[in-house]
Amino acid sequence: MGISVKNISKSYDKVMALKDISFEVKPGELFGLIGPDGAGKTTLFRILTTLLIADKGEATVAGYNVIKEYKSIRNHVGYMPGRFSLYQDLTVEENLNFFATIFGTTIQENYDLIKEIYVQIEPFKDRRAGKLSGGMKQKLALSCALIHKPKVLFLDEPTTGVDPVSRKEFWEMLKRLQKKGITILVSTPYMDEAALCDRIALIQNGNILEIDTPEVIKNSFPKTLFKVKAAETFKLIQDLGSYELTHSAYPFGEYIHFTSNNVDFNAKDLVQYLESNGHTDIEVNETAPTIEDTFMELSK
Ligand SMILES: Nc1ncnc2c1ncn2[C@@H]1O[C@H](COP(=O)(O)OP(=O)(O)OP(=O)(O)O)[C@@H](O)[C@H]1O
Repeated sequence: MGISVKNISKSYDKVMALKDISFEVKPGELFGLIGPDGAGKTTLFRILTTLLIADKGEATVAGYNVIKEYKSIRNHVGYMPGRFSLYQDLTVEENLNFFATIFGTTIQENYDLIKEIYVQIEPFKDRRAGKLSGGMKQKLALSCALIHKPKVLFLDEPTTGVDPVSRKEFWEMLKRLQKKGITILVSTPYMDEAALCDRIALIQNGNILEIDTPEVIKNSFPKTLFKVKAAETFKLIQDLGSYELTHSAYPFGEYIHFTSNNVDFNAKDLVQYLESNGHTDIEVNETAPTIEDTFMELSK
């Protein structure tokens, strides 16, 4: 009852959006597709929700084949696309009623499933969707995707453009939906959200770079990682870029994350190099890799 993707490829003219992608999502799993804009996430969602046909490969959702049994899939999945999922000129209640009617159900019939989310926007039920805040739009879109009690839920970048508090609440909500037995495939460009999934696939340029639990992916980082800071950040990036012992150097918050191509490298070597290049207020410390670091390493 999960999702199975086997050797799926899809091109748009010259752009190969998905290149021979394969993975499985187990029933009841919260699975994340993590990757930057243009990685191919939306294309994959559209194939799995039967809105687009792949050039090659096979996929099933909740046990149904995306081509032969597309009607069953449409009845059993909920899809919250990244954009344009709500009717801006309809009110909150009208949007929800509309989606319920399409699926031959009513708000009352499945109210239990959406109650927790919907009570937060119910005070605004007569407001047009176009006039809601980002966080409220997101809650309405999720309610609409859930109103027919789907077995599998597809959420394409549900937290993009949403404030940090609403993002946190949203993920807590996903965890509760998962406990009700719903399989969830969610995409996000935010690496911190990746840590909240059971398993993740890192995706870039239509390729899957890695699939595993967030913990294993973090721990698979192959090098000693240093966080580096100095008074002049721009010069620091340039000097690290041209250092012969640099394997990688990229901005990470207020620091530069650095790895060396020399296995015996230590922090003192780097401090010495930076001092000899006129840097001041130098900080070099070993740091634990994050999922983003693994992603950067794999996509090199
Ligand atoms: N209809 C289309 N025609 C031509 N190229 C397209 C079309 N849709 C997507 N692409 C291209 O396919 C690639 C994958 O796009 P896709 O939208 O699937 O990525 P994404 O990871 O969802 O990113 P985003 O968050 O920007 O939507 C990109 O290079 C994109 O420009």
